[in-house]
Amino acid sequence: MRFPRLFRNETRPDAEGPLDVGPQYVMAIDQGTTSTRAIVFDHAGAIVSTGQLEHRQILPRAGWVEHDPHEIWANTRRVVGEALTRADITRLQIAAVGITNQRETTVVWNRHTGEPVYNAIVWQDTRTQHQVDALAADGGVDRFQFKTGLPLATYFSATKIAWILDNVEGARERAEAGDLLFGTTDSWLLWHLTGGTGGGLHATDVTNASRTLLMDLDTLEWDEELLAAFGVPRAMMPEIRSSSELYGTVGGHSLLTGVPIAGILGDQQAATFGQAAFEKGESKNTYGTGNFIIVGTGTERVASKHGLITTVAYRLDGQPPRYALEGSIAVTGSLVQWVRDNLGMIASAAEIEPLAAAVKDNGGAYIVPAFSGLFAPYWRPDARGAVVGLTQFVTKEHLARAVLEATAFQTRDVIQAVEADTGVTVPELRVDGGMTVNSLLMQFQADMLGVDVVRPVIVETTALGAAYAAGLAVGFWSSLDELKGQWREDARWSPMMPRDEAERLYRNWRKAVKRTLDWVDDDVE
Ligand SMILES: Nc1ncnc2c1ncn2[C@@H]1O[C@H](COP(=O)(O)OP(=O)(O)O)[C@@H](O)[C@H]1O
Ligand SMILES: O=P(O)(O)OC[C@H](O)CO
Repeated sequence: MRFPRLFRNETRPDAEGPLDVGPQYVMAIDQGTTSTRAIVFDHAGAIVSTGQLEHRQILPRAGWVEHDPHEIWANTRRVVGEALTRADITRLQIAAVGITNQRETTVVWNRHTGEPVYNAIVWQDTRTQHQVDALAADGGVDRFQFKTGLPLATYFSATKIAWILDNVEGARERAEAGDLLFGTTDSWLLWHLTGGTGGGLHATDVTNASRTLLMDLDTLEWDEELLAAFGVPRAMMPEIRSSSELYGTVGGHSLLTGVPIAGILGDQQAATFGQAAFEKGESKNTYGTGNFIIVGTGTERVASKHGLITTVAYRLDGQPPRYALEGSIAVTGSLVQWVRDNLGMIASAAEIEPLAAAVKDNGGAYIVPAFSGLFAPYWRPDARGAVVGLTQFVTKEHLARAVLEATAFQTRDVIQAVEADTGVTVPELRVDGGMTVNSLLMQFQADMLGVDVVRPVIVETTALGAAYAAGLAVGFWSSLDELKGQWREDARWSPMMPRDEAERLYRNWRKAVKRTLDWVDDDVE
């Protein structure tokens, strides 16, 4: 097999052979909320092979969501093996590994034994609402927004770390003594891959750090005032690095030994990078467990007045950070899973589309999936889910349609906030993620927004973005312009619904959202 240009990876002397048979691939490890994937990409950015394994969603109580960090690490090793086997290649053909991950999800482990002191507390987990309320009582939910770009919410890592330190016996003392480490799942995997208890690297990238409520968006460092406010000892925090640089090489005796780890991005920032949306004003919407809309604001950080988060989009080694506004929606694809697993209305996620297509509209029914309260642009922890507009006429087919429409309505809520914050109309929406195979949803999305919805050939943009970041750092790819040239359109949906009809449906959605507010009186349910 020949590649468009010769590549010699200077960080891999062990891998050097004749110039045209040097490492020809980059691997991305995508540690997501529901599964972990390893994907091998070639130089054209095409997928060569994939390994994927789901992990358990541990739900000990209403509002609590945990993962087993050991299971995630074990699954990572297995999917790496699967991807290499399916591609019929070895580590010597891998130029670099990039890591991307579910953000905010919090792991605290013992640096001497590698043992987590508690399960990972997942981003969707709302157990820390009391701490959030107590902190908000003094200065409001926007108390730390200027420094961090984030509202005070259970979503981000800070109160999750504090909860572990306060609820696991002896954890706070051990953390203060420097025996415990904190990391999002990128750090957990990086530490293991680079040697674990035998000297593993304890680091994260700036995009992940920007989701903790503990990093100053200007200095890009942990902030003493924030650490003190949340009661998090400095000693347990990872080093903050750029998103694309040589962090270290895979240690020990594993399938990837000696391969450089050269890219880390939180999964939504990775998807933006994989969509080649590098510039100010460029955006993407990822439809996965939740939906995450990101629009770049360049080197300028913009403070939202309409319920969006200010976040770091990416930082290349030695360059200034690029910032973004983000609209995070907690429940979209997971509503489809809920209909499958909790209601048994469908046997697979794919079945929702033919079921919804059996009727021409929602029959007047609206579902607002405020399972963890409402995230952007509302930030209402007191909301809970509701089905409204029910009459005897409504069937399960109408409800299936309402499930899909909820994703499109929530996206419109956020796009309106983006336009209000930036003063710029989003001209078309670049989409990716598991739900974008659903044409009925994509068409309804175009109808709801009144603009085209465009899907690229590679919808695994999250993994692709991590691969791009790693490949750039080792010279596998030469520039952002080269990566931009690799973006290819696969499908496009244009608005077909009359505008007045779209507006009528959206008005009903806004009414439905109002019905979900003020539901939780006391946040311990
Ligand atoms: N055909 C489909 N129609 C609607 N939703 C779907 C379809 N296929 C998958 N999904 C939803 O997409 C989500 C999976 O997307 P994915 O991008 O893999 O998510 P994540 O990266 O968050 O784990 C699931 O929540 C699933 O319910
Ligand atoms: O793992 P995903 O794709 O559901 O993404 C989760 C987000 O990073 C949470 O902020």
